[in-house]
Amino acid sequence: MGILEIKDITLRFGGVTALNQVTYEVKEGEIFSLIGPNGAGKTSMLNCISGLYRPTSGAICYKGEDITQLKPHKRAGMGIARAFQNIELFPHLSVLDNLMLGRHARMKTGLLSGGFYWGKAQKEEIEHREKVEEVIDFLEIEDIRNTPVGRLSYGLQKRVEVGRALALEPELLLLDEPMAGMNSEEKEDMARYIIDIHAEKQTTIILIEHDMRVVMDLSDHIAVLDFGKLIGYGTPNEIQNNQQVINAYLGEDEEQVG
Ligand SMILES: Nc1ncnc2c1ncn2[C@@H]1O[C@H](COP(=O)(O)OP(=O)(O)OP(=O)(O)O)[C@@H](O)[C@H]1O
Repeated sequence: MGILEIKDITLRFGGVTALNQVTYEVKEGEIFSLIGPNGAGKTSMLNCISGLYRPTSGAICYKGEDITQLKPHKRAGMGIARAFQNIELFPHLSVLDNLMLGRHARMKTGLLSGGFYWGKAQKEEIEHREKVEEVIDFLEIEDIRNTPVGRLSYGLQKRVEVGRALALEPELLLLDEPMAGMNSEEKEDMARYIIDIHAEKQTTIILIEHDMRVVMDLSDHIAVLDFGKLIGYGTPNEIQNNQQVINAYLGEDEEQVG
């Protein structure tokens, strides 16, 4: 049984079928990539997994539990964290504060109850800060910890966006095009962080990425979507030799694959 089971998911928006009877599973501890042409349904699939979208039909099971009807914050509390394609940080807040907010779903003492149970809240706050400091060390962003996020370069903002998701200590990390818009040096750094997150924390990772070199190097398994349908599933080697996938997607940027 996989850590995540996608069972016959269909998602419709009016006349548009964004996902059409998609079934696959993600194994615990693997790096799993979702690929496919623009508009194929990749982000919609992540939205269904994180709870932002409710599928029209089908079910999503996480660690054997049906989470299809659960709200996003419940799923976050269960260890599912998401880094967004379009950065979802608070630009006026510091890196540290953004990461603390990212940890919110793990916090037991709310802001209000904190006032009543000051001792407990303070202890919890210290623990959360320690976890966030670990993320800051891990992503090598110590020197910008107090900088408002809006003042950082795009590449650094993308790194902080991943940090915000990591602050949750996820068991399942959803990364939506974490390298989009980056220069080659920043991309290399991001690939290294993804490999390190996976190796050091055994985090299961679902990655959406258009750079096929990155996808083929990093992934244990790949699922290919086209017009909302799953047209391929397998190891990088199987996917590169899948004629339907080559016709629909890989053929168009073959030079990136080798
Ligand atoms: N909230 C929405 N309302 C209406 N249509 C939507 C919505 N979200 C996605 N869609 C449609 O669903 C289809 C799949 O879009 P989606 O963004 O999931 O594709 P994608 O594979 O992530 O594309 P890209 O690589 O360009 O990010 C598209 O036709 C899109 O217009």
